[in-house]
Amino acid sequence: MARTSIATVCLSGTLEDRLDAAGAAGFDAVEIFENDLIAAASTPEQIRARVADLGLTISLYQPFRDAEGAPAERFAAVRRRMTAKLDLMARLGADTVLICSSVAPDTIDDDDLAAEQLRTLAELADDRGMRIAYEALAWGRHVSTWQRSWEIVRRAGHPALGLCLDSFHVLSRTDQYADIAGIPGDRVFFLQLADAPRLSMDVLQWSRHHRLFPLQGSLDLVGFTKAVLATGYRGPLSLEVFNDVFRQADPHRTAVDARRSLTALQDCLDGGGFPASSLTGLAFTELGVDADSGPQMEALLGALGFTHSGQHRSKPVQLWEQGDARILLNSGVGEAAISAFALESSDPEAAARRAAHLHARPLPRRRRQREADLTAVAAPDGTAVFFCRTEPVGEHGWLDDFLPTGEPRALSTGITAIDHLSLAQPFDRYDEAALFYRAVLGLTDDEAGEFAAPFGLVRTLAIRNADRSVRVALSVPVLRRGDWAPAIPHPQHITLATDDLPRTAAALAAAGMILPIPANYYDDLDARISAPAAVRRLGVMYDEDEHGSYWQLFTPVIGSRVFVEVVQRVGDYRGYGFANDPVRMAAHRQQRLREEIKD
Ligand SMILES: O=C(O)c1ccc(O)c(O)c1
Ligand SMILES: [Mg+2]
Repeated sequence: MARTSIATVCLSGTLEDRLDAAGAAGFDAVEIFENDLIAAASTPEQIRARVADLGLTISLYQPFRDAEGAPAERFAAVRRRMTAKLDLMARLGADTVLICSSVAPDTIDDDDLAAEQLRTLAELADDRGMRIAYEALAWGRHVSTWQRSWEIVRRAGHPALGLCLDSFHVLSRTDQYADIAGIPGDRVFFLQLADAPRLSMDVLQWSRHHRLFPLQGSLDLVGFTKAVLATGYRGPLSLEVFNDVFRQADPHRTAVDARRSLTALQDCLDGGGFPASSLTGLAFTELGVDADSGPQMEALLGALGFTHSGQHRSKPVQLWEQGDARILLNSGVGEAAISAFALESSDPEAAARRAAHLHARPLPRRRRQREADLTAVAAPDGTAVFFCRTEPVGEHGWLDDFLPTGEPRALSTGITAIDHLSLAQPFDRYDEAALFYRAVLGLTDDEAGEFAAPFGLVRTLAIRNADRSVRVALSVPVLRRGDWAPAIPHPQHITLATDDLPRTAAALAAAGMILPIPANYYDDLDARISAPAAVRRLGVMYDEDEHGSYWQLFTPVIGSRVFVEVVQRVGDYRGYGFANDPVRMAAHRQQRLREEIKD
């Protein structure tokens, strides 16, 4: 396993806070960012001691700017500055400094001059047993590609001068990175890793605000890292992520997220992709209910044709069932929201081991005698995720934790299973969540979207297992919530699958539990596609793709945090009806306003 390293710029707080967080998360090394050091109260010797106490080493000191291609007068000052920084590094116990390619307007466009000047600086470093890693910034004045930085390093021909390869600078500009594998490994001094979402914007802004940890974005970190390792490079894998959210977040939490990304990346390097998921379905979903929302949720489930079939042996938890859809109502955990879900796995112990290996936060087990031993970890938003087998009653599975109520089976309204869960994510946890669902649970991206909701732009990402028996739709506001938006602008929801939507709709309508959809929606639908007449008649929303169609109906929000959607997939429709979300959100807003008037 390669050594792991993280740049202090990835984290927030004082330099000391950042070092502590990196150490606690189990990194081997840190890149010290110059600005963080300059602002630190500790002396370089104190920082060196703290780094050692934390079990860390300093992998890199950076950045050193505007060095190569300088006019002669300015180069004298560059030499002076480098001498001072090398002396500082000696005090810190750092042996490699990063020079990033010049952006200064007076930089001379001449590879031989750049090589000669870098050789001069490398001699200064070499005198102290130190080395220089040269990095092409994607926005460098003249040197902005890895090919050109390599050409200059090659021409300089000094053993104390090598390359720094940074995945962001390479992959933000080109998919042509395969030739990196041909660079001799001893000429690559450092490897920096950052992912990012694909955005079409100025590359400097993209880099300084939107970098992500590996596997949180959409750059090919696996392919890139493989190419660099193919050179024979054996230095650390070092994270260098400039991100507006991480700069404001608890550094300890960010450091664990960062560490998880490197473990996951290493797994992908070893295996050629994420290890296959053992998940085979959704065993149950648990909603937290209180004195108000509990009876409302019971009434809704009753109207939908669920049976209250079991009562937990030791906890205030009801089991409601219809077909393979199982919903637990837990009145011991607070207001209505999705508090937990359980994933069925062909090997729950292996799924739990994988989660622990990827630094997922384990949740304490509160098991009584004779109760099933379910392992749970916390998803980034705090939702408990269980791994289990659903054994038939009497086989010591989780179902045996529930005593039968003896209530007769209700008449089915066509509900067959839980189709998917829609989990609104806290703004500050979204990227962490994407990595959690991909790496810890082994799910793959399905469909991504962005739309204008009543309280701001919302981004969605649906993710699933191979046979679509586990599907989760994550959503997140594009900006942090403003003052005007309600406290919970985007409730979570459970989407149930029905094989008889008209029957489910009739049952919900009889109970007065269907969310009304505005006529404008149907007029637009008619104008765009010739949707079946039943869509308007039933008051449902509709979508279609090349495989089939999707019929959706919604309940009002129960309490303030959760509602239920019922869908019928006709043919082999693959999507989630994201295009309908803004209209549905506005309809929920209308419903709340009507209720406020009633109150
Ligand atoms: O944004 C920058 O200036 C900057 C500095 C140093 C780096 O290693 C880098 O990748 C970017
Ligand atoms: Mg870099």
